[in-house]
Amino acid sequence: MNYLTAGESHGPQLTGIIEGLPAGLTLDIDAINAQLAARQGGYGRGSRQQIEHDQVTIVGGVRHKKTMGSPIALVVNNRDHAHWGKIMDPVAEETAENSLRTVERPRPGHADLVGGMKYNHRDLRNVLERSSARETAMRVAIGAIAKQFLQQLDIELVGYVQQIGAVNADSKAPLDVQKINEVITNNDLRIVEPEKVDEIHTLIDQTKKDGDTLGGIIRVVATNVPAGLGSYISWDTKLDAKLAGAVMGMNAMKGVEIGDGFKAATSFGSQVMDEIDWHEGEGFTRQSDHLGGFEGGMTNGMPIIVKAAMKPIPTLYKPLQSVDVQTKEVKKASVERSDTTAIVPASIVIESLVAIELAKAIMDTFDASNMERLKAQLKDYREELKHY
Ligand SMILES: Cc1cc2nc3c(=O)[nH]c(=O)nc-3n(C[C@H](O)[C@H](O)[C@H](O)COP(=O)(O)O)c2cc1C
Ligand SMILES: C=C(O[C@@H]1CC(C(=O)O)=C[C@@H](OP(=O)(O)O)[C@H]1O)C(=O)O
Repeated sequence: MNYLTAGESHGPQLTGIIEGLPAGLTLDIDAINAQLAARQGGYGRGSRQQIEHDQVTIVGGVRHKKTMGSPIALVVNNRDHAHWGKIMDPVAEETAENSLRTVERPRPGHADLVGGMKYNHRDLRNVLERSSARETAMRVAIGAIAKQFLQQLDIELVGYVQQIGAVNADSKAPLDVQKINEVITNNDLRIVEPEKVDEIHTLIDQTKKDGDTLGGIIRVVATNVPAGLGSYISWDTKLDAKLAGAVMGMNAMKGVEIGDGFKAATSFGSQVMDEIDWHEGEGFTRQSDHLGGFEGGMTNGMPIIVKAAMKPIPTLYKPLQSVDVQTKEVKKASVERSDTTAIVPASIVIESLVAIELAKAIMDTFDASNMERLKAQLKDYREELKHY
């Protein structure tokens, strides 16, 4: 399976094409829209989300809610385009009127300056528009389909917020996807310790007043993933590497950990390796999951644990120093309407990206032409492993 997205933040729409999904996968459109709505939510978002009401439109590859094996084409409209019609018109000639709202004072931490230097754009809006995380709405729509594919194979996963700024709200780091879901859907921070909500709201409110921004840490747990996805044979077949790549491919990510991650480096081997058990009828299991479900680049049957570190949002309402790309004068950086923190939507995006990589790994391992055949193969494979 592969996918491609196109579209700018204030352009007419986001477009996505997925190829390689099996025929016969039943899609729940409401569930895709629920994921899109979840990505729009979260405390600390800017006013853009009051304009958008993201809904997917499927324009290819699906008939009567079932995939046909052909490429799937998706659209999510940008309602805000109504306010940017002239400035973001794909085909009108450039005029003084429709090139208003140029960006010339690059924001430190955003793609503005280097994007301008690389592509020789003098109006950095040409960079801002595509580097904006608006594009992640389409990745979430695609990830929602991958998530449904996994659910139909009895694999569950969830992404949630472990830490915002310096406040940790995940002292127990649970592994039960259903229980995590029950708690996080009841608060606007997607945290598992709701008693921390007030403290974090106060932190976000104060940060906003200060014209500053926040990052945080996201944790994804995936359960009932069969052992043996990915391979130790070559570096580019290792599934943990692909997961890390997908997470780093997301806007504002600065670190990825699998399992105990960096903490493992400061522990003794006896504290990190997951000791092996065997039970009649169940096969091999582990006593712990420090390695986050991976050995040798392969899933080992334990829950997959991926953590992502998100840097604070680069656009500051109290802007940092920049230099005008036209005049070379020292100026304050541009300010575009912006989020104070986007850790909550980011948790949905990271969940989606992990879902996509796991779905891909399954499609690479088994014949993925038809969903029923794939289900039968996976069932046989799970059975075979129990008797290894
Ligand atoms: C869901 C989400 C929302 C974001 N919102 C904003 C925002 O409102 N303002 C901003 O400056 N950056 C925002 N970012 C971060 C930028 O998109 C990101 O920092 C930028 O594309 C530069 O890429 P890099 O941080 O990966 O180097 C957001 C990121 C995500 C994931
Ligand atoms: C539009 C979204 O996020 C945007 C991501 C973003 C950025 O620089 O990444 C900047 C802001 O864009 P705008 O100034 O157009 O409001 C965010 O709102 C979204 O998540 O749907």
